[in-house]
Amino acid sequence: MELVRRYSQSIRQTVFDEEAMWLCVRVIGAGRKGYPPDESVYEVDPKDSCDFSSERFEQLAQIAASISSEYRDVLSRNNVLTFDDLIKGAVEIQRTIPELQRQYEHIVTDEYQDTSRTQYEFLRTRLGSGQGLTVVGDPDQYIYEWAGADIRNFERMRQDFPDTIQIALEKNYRSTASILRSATAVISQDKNRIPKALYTDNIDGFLPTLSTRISVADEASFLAQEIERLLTPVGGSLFNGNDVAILVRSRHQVHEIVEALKERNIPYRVLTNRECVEPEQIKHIIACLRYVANPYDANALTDMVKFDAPGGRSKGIGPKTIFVILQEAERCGVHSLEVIKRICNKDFNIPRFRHNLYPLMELVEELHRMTMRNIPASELIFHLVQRTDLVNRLQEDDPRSWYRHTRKIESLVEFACCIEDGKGDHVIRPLFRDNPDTAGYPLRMFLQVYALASPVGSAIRAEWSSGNDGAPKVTVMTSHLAKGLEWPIVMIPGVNNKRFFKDEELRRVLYVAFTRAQTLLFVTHSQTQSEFISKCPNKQILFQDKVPDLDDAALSEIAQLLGRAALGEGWERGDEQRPSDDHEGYRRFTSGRVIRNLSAFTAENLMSRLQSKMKG
Ligand SMILES: Nc1ncnc2c1ncn2[C@@H]1O[C@H](COP(=O)(O)OP(=O)(O)OP(=O)(O)O)[C@@H](O)[C@H]1O
Repeated sequence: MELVRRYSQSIRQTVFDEEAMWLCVRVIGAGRKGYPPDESVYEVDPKDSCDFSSERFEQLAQIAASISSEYRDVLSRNNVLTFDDLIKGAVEIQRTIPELQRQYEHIVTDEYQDTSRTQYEFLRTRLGSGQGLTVVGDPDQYIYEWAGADIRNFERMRQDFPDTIQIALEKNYRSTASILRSATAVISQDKNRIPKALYTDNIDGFLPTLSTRISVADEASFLAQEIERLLTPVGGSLFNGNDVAILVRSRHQVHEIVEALKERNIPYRVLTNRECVEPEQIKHIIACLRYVANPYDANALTDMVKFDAPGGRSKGIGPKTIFVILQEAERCGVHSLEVIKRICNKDFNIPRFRHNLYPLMELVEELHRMTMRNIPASELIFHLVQRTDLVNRLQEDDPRSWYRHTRKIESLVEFACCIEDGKGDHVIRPLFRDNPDTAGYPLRMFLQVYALASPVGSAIRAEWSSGNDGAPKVTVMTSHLAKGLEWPIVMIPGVNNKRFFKDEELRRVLYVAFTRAQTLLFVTHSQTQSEFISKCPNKQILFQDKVPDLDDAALSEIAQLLGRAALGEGWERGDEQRPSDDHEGYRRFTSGRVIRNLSAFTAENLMSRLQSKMKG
């Protein structure tokens, strides 16, 4: 981004992520004849799409083509780049500016199997010599070919840098041996796969449960029932909702699952997008700062009001209001804050909106004025927390675990202070060529470093959940999004031939889903079982059709694998929560201090602590 900002002839204002792009497309599409109000229509998997007539497809394709061209226009009119544009632009800039080539001696890349050809070019041209390039990747997890990933990058690297040393990381520390065996049985049927001898020293554990149900709803209900059993009383002391993930192949499976969870009052969250689990208060703060830095950032505005309207408890700013504001901004060719101001200044006569938007406008303007005076980000955060009465509201809303969230706020302030103190400057600063003399630099710097440094900066968005009460929740998400993550208990519904058939990429998706599980794995299907499972050699000794019988010995073994206290070490079967959870005396501050006395942890002293952090 910085390369493009600095060297591109036209200075670009902002970068759209997936959600902002989607919103933009919706704004453009709204009002068009034939534009489907149900956005999911565009996400229909072609293999599932037999419900659409060919005429309807034709019509949708035409609408998509015209939206697409208008979309490109909107992007260029507003100086917006997409992520793809950024990469292409950066490669192009590097090609034309020699001093940018071969700039780094060492580059380390994770998830290398997900890189596109352009990304590889980007890496290659930035390197002094091939010796400095280290990549980590798993060809068995190559599941983003449809999004441009190119597995031939492994070969390209070997050709471009003939001295490349290849090291196989074959030891698995994550899963039980039984889970690893079943995952290997699935993936090793891929005849073109680069062979790997995966092994683990972990316990054997339970065979994954493979259950045939009569319908999709029955699959969901079976899994919900099993979750209920595992969370209480069977494994209730060891597991909570956060330990369970239900990984689906497509979002269309979510509905049945959510219904089944609701029926049993099991708290859940459905995660979509690339953003990752991050406390809502932090999302809110970051979104607010992003919006202050760039009022063109539609995504930031959406996030800001999604998590909590700033300026107190001003309710009533929902997606519809935002939608109208963005549409108006697009129509007038101004940013959304300008529209908000016009509404608040009565240029647009929408009294209901005015009332709700006024506190938001005031706060953003206040922060913007501070930003223009180059007030550091830590102080902006402090001001925001104070001004929105965030800590007190957290305490009221979530008396049981509000302190956990406030600690995250402290960490955020600490992080901002680190940047302001210049810690790690030698690494960070060369990456940013933003002019330090222009107004607003400290905030821009903070936001850019935050996005790069923190996995939560670009991390999974809680699209909707059963409540914002901080209670542990079962996660429902797609296997694609689950890549890189892990849970003690993983459930994979819909493993039938319709969703997982001969395509090798789908086999790898299933492999990714299997390998997210640490200790217990459940696989269900209601139509013909996927061939990826039915053709596993020795299937009968890889899976069981029963659910695991978690006796004390089994629970102790599992606890050990998960690094949790074993039975008898501070908790008993039936305890509400394990002691390693977020209880008094167990959680560490990022600073390394352990807070033992939570009674001393109050809203007042949090504010003074934040202040002393900023002074220190
Ligand atoms: N040397 C080790 N000793 C103990 N545990 C380890 C070790 N290396 C990794 N682990 C644990 O194994 C799990 C998986 O590790 P990690 O996420 O680094 O693997 P990965 O190869 O990136 O996995 P994937 O790509 O499948 O997501 C983590 O829980 C991690 O803490």
